[in-house]
Order: sequence, then structure tokens, then C-alpha cells
Amino acid sequence: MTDRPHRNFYGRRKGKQLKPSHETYLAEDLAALSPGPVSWEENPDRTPLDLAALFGGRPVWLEIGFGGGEHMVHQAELHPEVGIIGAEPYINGVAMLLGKLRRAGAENVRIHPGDARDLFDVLPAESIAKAFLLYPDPWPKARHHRRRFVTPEHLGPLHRCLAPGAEFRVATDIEDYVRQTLEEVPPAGFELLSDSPEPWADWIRTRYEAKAVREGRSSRYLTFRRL
Ligand SMILES: C[S@@+](CC[C@H](N)C(=O)[O-])C[C@H]1O[C@@H](n2cnc3c(N)ncnc32)[C@H](O)[C@@H]1O
Repeated sequence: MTDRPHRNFYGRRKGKQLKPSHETYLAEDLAALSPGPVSWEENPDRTPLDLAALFGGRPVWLEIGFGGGEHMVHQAELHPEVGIIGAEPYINGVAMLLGKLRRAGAENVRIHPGDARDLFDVLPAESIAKAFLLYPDPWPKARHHRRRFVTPEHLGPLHRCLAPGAEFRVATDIEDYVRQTLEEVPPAGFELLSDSPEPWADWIRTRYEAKAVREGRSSRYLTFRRL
């Protein structure tokens, strides 16, 4: 037994199932970091989460589709004065985040290992002070554009959760995703604050962004304010 038995414990296993023994660790960590009952099975009445109890009254931020969790852990370390809830259905990404969290020792993160849309309806209205949507799935084919996150179907529930004045950040390397975001987000009750080829000052490169850079694609960083 080393002093860090979890080192690389949740390592990269893209495309592979987690080993049963790893699933035990995953389940234990996830139980400790649960934001409360989110799924319809656990919370059929959709009772709102008690964010004050979760984070002791700190402002709460939300990351949708955190992938491997680089950005979430970075923000959690940078901002111990806030609580951050992340949603990600890709279980190996969740495992990567858990490994990073163990190494970082951040205590201000809670994880919903599933669809962000299930989280939206159990977050109290106007409870989120900042939201991140970083490199959402591009759905490049025109006939799949309605599956993108930035549609009225998702933006309405997100708007309900965000506090007036809350920042909503979107990063993407897909030019047509920028177009759709600029078209769809303002009518859902947001104003555009900035649209930049440069990332935010507190940025850290995510796994997906690193892949985009390797493949020669640049990115756009959009900041909206919830009206
Ligand atoms: C292209 S990846 C980017 C991941 C990460 N943000 C990054 O920049 O490396 C998009 C992520 O969104 C997640 N995702 C897709 N639909 C989602 C949903 N409805 N709720 C939460 N996450 C979702 C996917 O599982 C995937 O990990």
C-alpha cells in the first residue's frame, strides 16, 4: 500500500468498462460528493436540492458536461469561496474528475454523474451564480443541430436556475456552433457580454480543447449575462 493508493486510480480508460473493484471506489466517492437526489428514480417529486446545506451558503456555480473535469477542479481550487456542481454522464470522465479531486483535495465540488437536464429541475430557481458550457458536443451534421445543447428546450430550464446577472460561459471550436449560440441564447433571456478568440483570464485548457488545438482548430469564448 502506498501513501496514495488512488494515484491514477481512475486513469484513462476511454472506451473501456471500469473494473468492478474500481466501480466500488467510484460509488463511494460519488456518494460522498452527491448533491442530493437528482434522478427521477431517487426524486420522483423533483424536490429542490438544499444548496445552503450543501455549500454553507456559498455562491453556487454549475458546469454542464465537464468531460475529464480539468476545468472544474481548476475553478474549485481557484475559488474555495464558491461551491461547484458538475453534471457529466460519461462515467470514465466522472472517474477522471474523481481522481483529480482526490489529488487536489478540493471539498467544494458536488457531482451529478448523469444528464444536466435532470439537474435543472431540482436546482432551486435563480440559485446559480455562474454556469459553464465548455465544448458541448458539436453534432456537426445539419440534421442533428437540434440535438445541440443551445436550443430553447435546454436554455429555458437553465435560465430558470440562473440568478439574474449570472454569467453563462460557452466555449466551442465549431464555427457553426458559435452561430447557433449567438442566435439561440439571447432570445432565451440572456445578453451577450463578449465574444472573443481569447479565453477567459481564469481559464485552463480542457481535454477537448487540447484535441481541437492538436487538430488545428481555434476556439471562441462567449460570455452571456442572464437577464
Ligand atoms: C465534447 S465533450 C467536452 C468535455 C469537456 N467540457 C471538455 O472541454 O473537455 C462534451 C461533453 O458533454 C457531455 N454531455 C453531453 N450531453 C450532456 C448532458 N445532457 N448533460 C451533461 N453532459 C452532457 C458529454 O458526455 C461530453 O463529455
